[in-house]
Amino acid sequence: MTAEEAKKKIAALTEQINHYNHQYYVNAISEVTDYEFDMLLKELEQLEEEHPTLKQEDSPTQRVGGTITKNFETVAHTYPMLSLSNSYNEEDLYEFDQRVQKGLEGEEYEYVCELKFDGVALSLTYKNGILKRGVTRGDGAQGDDITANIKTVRTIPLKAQGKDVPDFFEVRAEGFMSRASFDRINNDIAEENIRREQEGKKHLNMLANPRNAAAGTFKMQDSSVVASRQLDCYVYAYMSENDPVEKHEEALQKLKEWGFNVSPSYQRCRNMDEVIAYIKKWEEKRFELPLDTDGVVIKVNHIKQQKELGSTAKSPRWAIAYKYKAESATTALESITYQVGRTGAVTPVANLAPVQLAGTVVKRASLHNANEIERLDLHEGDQVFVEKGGEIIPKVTGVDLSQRLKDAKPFEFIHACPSCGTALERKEGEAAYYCPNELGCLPQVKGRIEHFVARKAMNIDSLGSERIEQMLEVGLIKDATDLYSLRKVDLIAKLEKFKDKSAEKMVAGIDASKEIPFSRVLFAIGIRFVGATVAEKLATHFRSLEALSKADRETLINVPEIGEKIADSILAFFQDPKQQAFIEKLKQTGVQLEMPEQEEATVEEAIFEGQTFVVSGVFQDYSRDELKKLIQRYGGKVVSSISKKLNYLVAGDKMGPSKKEKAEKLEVRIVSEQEFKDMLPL
Ligand SMILES: NC(=O)c1ccc[n+]([C@@H]2O[C@H](COP(=O)([O-])OP(=O)(O)OC[C@H]3O[C@@H](n4cnc5c(N)ncnc54)[C@H](O)[C@@H]3O)[C@@H](O)[C@H]2O)c1
Ligand SMILES: [Zn+2]
Repeated sequence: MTAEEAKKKIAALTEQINHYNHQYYVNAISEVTDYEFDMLLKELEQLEEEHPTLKQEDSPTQRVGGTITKNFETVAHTYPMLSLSNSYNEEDLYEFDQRVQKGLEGEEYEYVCELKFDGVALSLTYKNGILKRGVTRGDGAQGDDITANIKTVRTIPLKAQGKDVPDFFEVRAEGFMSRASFDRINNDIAEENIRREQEGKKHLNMLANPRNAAAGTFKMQDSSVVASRQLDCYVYAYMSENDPVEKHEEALQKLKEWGFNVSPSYQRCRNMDEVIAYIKKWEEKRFELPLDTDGVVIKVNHIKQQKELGSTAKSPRWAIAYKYKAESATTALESITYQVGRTGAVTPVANLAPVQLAGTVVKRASLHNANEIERLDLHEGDQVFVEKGGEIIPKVTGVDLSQRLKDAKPFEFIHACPSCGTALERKEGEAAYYCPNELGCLPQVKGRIEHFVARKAMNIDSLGSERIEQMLEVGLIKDATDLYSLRKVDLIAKLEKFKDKSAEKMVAGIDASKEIPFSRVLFAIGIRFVGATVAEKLATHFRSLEALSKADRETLINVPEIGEKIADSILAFFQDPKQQAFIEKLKQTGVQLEMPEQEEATVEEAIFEGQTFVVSGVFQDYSRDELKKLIQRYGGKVVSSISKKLNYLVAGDKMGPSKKEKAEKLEVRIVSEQEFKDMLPL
C-alpha cells in the first residue's frame, strides 16, 4: 500500500468508525456486530502503526468512544474512565501475558478474571461513607452527573457499611438491566400496544436489548421512571489515593464487606492457562446469569504492579478483555411456524433458507414469543441476522432493513392453537401465549409424558417420543399414570411391530421406576418452574408430596431459594382439580411420593460429638448447607463465629481473609474441603 492509499484508507476507516461509535453511544443502535466493529478498529490501529506520520491526534484508536450529553451537568472524572483493549483469541492473550511479563521485569504476578458485564460504566464517589455522586463514563475525561438516577438502584448502597470505610473513595461499576426486567418492560409495552392497536394509535417501540435499555434508562430525565425499571449494578473496582489493600482481589472482598454488590463470579488465576480455563468454564455457564455478559476481563492482581504497567491514553496496560464471539449470518426468513410445548406455551420458530453458521447448517431459529416477533418487526420475505451464542438453538437477532421488500406484510402471531384449534390465551404479565386445552391438546399431553419418563425424571428409557405418540393414538394411555397399569399382552396386541422382548423390557423399565426417589418423582410431575434442583430442595424440606400439597404460601416462600413465582405456581398446581385428579391416580401407581425416614447416625458414627465447626467460603463438592448437615449428622455442632473454643474452621475458596487471620491468631485448626472429607467415615 502506498502512503497515498494508506492515507485514504485511514480517512475512510476513521469516518466509518466514528459513525458506528455515534450510532452506538448516542443513538443506542448497533449497525454492525461488535466483532465487525472491533475488526475495523484493529485494521485502523495496524495502519497507524505502519504509517505513524498519518496517525491523527483525535483518531478513534486514541480515545474512549462515548460522549457527554447536554441533559445533565457535565463533571470531570477524578480518575479517567478508560476503555479496555480487547481480543477474540487465545493467541492475543498469550501476547498480552508476554507484555505484562516484560513490563514487570521478572517479578512474579497473577491475574484476576471477571466476567465482562454488558451494561454501562458508572463511577460512584463516596465521601465519609456516603454516596455523593454518580457519573457516566462520557468521553472518559468527563461524564454526565446522573446521581439522582443512580440512587434509584437498590443494590447501590447510599451509605457504605463497616468500620474501616475510607473517608474518600470511588468505585467503578457496571449498571445493567437484568433480562427479567427487560422482558417485563417489553411485556408491558406489548400490552400497551394491544390497547393502542384498538384505539388506532401508533405503537411504542420495544426495547432493543438489555444493554441499550440500561444505557437509555440511566440517562432519563425522570428518576421515578428510572426507579420503576429496576436497574441493577455490579461493582468491579475501587480507586483511592491511599489503598487499604494491596491486591485487586482484596479490593473486591472489601467492597463486598462494605455492602457493594460484587458478582461472586471472579477468580484468581496464577497464569494464562488458568485464565483460559476460566474463559472456557464461563463460555456456556454465563447464560445462566441474570444479565448479559460478552466476555471476560483479565486484570493483573497486584495494585502496585498495575501502577508499574500504567495505561495508554485509551486503555490500561494491566488488563485486557477477551470477548466471546457470537457467530452470526444473514439469511432469508421463509416462514414462521408454531410449536406447542408441554406447558401449552406456544413458541414461534423461524424457518430459514439454510445457512452455514459456526460449523453447522442452520435451518431454524427460535423466536421465543410474540413480543420477539413484534420487537424484531418481522415482515414476510425479510433477510434476517441469525446468531449462535451459548444456546444450542440459534436465534434471530435482527432484520436487514435495507433488503426489505416493498409492500411486505408484517407477521402476525396466530390466535388459535396450531394443534387443536383452541383460542390462545395470554396470562397477565407473561410474554407467552398458551393453549388452555391441557387435557385435549396432543403436544401438551405428549410433552408431559415425555418429561415424566425423561432421564433426569423417572428414567424410563424404553419409551421414546414416537412410542408415546402411538400409545396415545391407540388409546393405551391418557397420561403418565396409565403407564403403570400397562400389560405386556395389551402392548403387543395394540402396537404395530411390537415384539415380545421390547414389551417385556418396557414393562420392566416402568416397574423399575417405582424405585426412583421422591425428589425426582416431584420433578417428573412437571409443576411449572419446579426444575430438578428446586424439586430436590422441596423434597428435602417437605419430605412428602402430601406435606408439600398442604403448604401455604408463607411456608413455601420461607423455604430457602423458593421465591414467590415458584410458590404461586405450586399453589396453583395443587388447587387445580385436573391436577388433583392426576395426583390421586399417581398415588395408586406405587411410585415414591415421600422420602425415606432420615437415618440417625449410630453411636460409632458420631465422630464429631462435642466438637464445634465454622464453615466458610465456597466448596467444590458440597454446598455450605450440605457441609453443615454432614457435620450435624456425625454429631458435630455448627456455630457462626470464630472463638478460642472453636475446634475447626472448614475453609473453602473465597473465604474472607479476616476470618482466616482470626482463626490463625486463636490457633483454631483450619481444614480444607479435602481434609474434612478425609475425616468422614467411609
Ligand atoms: N457494534 C457497534 O456498532 C459498536 C460501536 C461502538 C462500540 N462497540 C462495542 O463497544 C465496545 C467498546 O466499548 P468500550 O470502549 O466501552 O470498551 P469495552 O466495553 O470493551 O470495555 C470497557 C468497559 O467494560 C466494562 N466492564 C464490564 N465488566 C467489567 C469488569 N468486570 N471490569 C472492568 N470493566 C468492565 C466497563 O463498563 C468498561 O467501561 C467494544 O466491545 C465494541 O465492540 C460496538
Ligand atoms: Zn392446543
